[in-house]
Amino acid sequence: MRYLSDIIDGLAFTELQGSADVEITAIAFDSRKVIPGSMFVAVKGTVVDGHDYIDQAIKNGAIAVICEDLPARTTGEVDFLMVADSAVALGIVAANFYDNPSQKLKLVGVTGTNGKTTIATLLYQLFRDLGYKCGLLSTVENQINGKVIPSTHTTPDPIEINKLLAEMVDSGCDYGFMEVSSHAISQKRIEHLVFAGGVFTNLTHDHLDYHKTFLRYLNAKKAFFDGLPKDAFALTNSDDKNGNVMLQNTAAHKKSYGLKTMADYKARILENQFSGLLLQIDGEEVWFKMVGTFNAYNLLGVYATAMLLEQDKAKVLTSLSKLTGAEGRFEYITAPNKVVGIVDYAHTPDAVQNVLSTIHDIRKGNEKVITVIGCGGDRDKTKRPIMAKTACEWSDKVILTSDNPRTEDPAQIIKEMEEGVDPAFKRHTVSIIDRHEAIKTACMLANPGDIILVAGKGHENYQEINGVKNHFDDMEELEAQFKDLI
Ligand SMILES: CC(=O)N[C@H]1[C@@H](OP(=O)(O)OP(=O)(O)OC[C@H]2O[C@@H](n3ccc(=O)[nH]c3=O)[C@H](O)[C@@H]2O)O[C@H](CO)[C@@H](O)[C@@H]1O[C@H](C)C(=O)N[C@@H](C)C(=O)N[C@H](CCC(=O)O)C(=O)O
Ligand SMILES: Nc1ncnc2c1ncn2[C@@H]1O[C@H](COP(=O)(O)OP(=O)(O)OP(=O)(O)O)[C@@H](O)[C@H]1O
Ligand SMILES: N[C@H](CCC[C@H](N)C(=O)O)C(=O)O
Ligand SMILES: [Mg+2]
Repeated sequence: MRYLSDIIDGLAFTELQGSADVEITAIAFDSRKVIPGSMFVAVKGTVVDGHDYIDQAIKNGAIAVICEDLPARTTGEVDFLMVADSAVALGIVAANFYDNPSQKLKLVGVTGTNGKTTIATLLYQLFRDLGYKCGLLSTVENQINGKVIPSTHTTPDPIEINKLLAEMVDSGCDYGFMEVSSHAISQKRIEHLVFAGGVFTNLTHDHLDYHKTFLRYLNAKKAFFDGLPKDAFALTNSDDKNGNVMLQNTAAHKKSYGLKTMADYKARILENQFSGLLLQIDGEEVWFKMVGTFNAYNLLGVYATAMLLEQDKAKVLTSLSKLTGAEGRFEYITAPNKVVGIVDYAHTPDAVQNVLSTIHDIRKGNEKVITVIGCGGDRDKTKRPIMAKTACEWSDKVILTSDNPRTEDPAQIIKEMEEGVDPAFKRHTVSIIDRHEAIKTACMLANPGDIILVAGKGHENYQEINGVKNHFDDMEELEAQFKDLI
């Protein structure tokens, strides 16, 4: 229970109708979740306008409303606060309602197109191994000291973020590691959070359905660093074309990591095999269990973050060398007849290229690479032909299939992918809508030693079709087929 006056601390409002001296039981931005005594924040969304649900929120028991436009009729029994930006206001009131938990632990945010889950998860695993109590907010799952809390988003809404951070604080956490998606930044989900540091991974093609242009996507990511306080660190990947741009206007301490260019934290790949990476990292030679050049970047980013958080170098490297990262990222199994299956969450052109070039670099002979890949529905359509093209360029055979069709026709998504296939490669490509059949076909086509990459869904244990999530697990599918490959 909190007083309205406490909850609106720091909120710039242009008008208050009513008294700030009322008790608020909960905050909600969805009228359907309003409980009696709540404050309802009306946010203009991408589909509907929350202002249209103010009446419903009041019917459900809201006693205070934050909005950008006052309704035509207001009732004296409900407090109304007018603000310029309700999404920003939501971040402020959510943080205040939970007593600003981000200020009570060291919160590190990770942003970029690919690698966020991997870096945030490795940081969480590393810091737990170093003996700290920690929390994690990630695409795969949220965790507080080992307790798993299912996640619905890469970065949850402001109420959920602050609620989870408050639970971390109550559980004695010293650190919180979270992914910061570009959607979250532009929708102000991270407003009013106090970060101890921010990490940039890379910026490549994704989410242009939402941001429309690459520049707007870039600026959304950059806004995270622009908002960091001056006592935080801002760590960037200096090998990424936009690495320096990200930190251009930050007040935080600027630090960098890289394999190729000048950087504060440097590493060199000495060996890159299926069993792992040998890196010379900050002058030390260390074996890691993670595979591929992109993971050299992730490991270096994690190492640099740990150094910026003043951890002991030897302990960090020893612990990091044991870690395997997040579920569904370059996970592999071998069939009795030595066919290798890899499940990876590559769902952007760059990730597909990275994972396939890694497979290419580390395969021993001329084993065939068979890729099973689809693209998500209700997501960036422009990446579809590029992902298919990239898959074809780096594979011997490609099976185009469904990812999460969501509300789209899967056959149409596949058609859009087919447009990226070079005519000369067409005969090495087959389209199979049913993902189960697609994986089965890949297994039937594989000879001993061949490598099957099943890309795009990683840890996801469902396939979303028209709002229904049906159980589907790429690794389970491979395991079932592999039993018979003798
Ligand atoms: C496109 C998008 O990002 N949408 C997010 C956004 O919802 P929205 O703006 O579409 O909401 P809306 O449906 O237009 O509704 C507007 C407002 O009216 C309210 N409302 C609506 C109906 C009603 O009956 N009553 C009511 O009060 C809603 O609660 C909302 O406040 O704000 C919601 C609350 O934070 C999010 O749950 C929702 O995520 C949707 C479900 C989603 O799928 N988002 C994906 C694309 C996403 O965010 N992905 C990123 C990861 C991307 C990546 O890097 O890979 C993520 O962070 O997960
Ligand atoms: N540093 C990296 N650079 C490029 N590609 C990477 C990197 N790290 C991981 N990948 C590729 O991207 C995929 C997704 O990785 P990860 O889940 O860590 O990214 P993410 O940024 O969390 O993605 P999302 O936007 O869905 O949350 C991996 O399965 C791998 O194929
Ligand atoms: N966080 C990403 C996940 C994409 C995963 C892929 N399997 C898909 O459904 O497109 C998104 O929401 O765009
Ligand atoms: Mg993620």
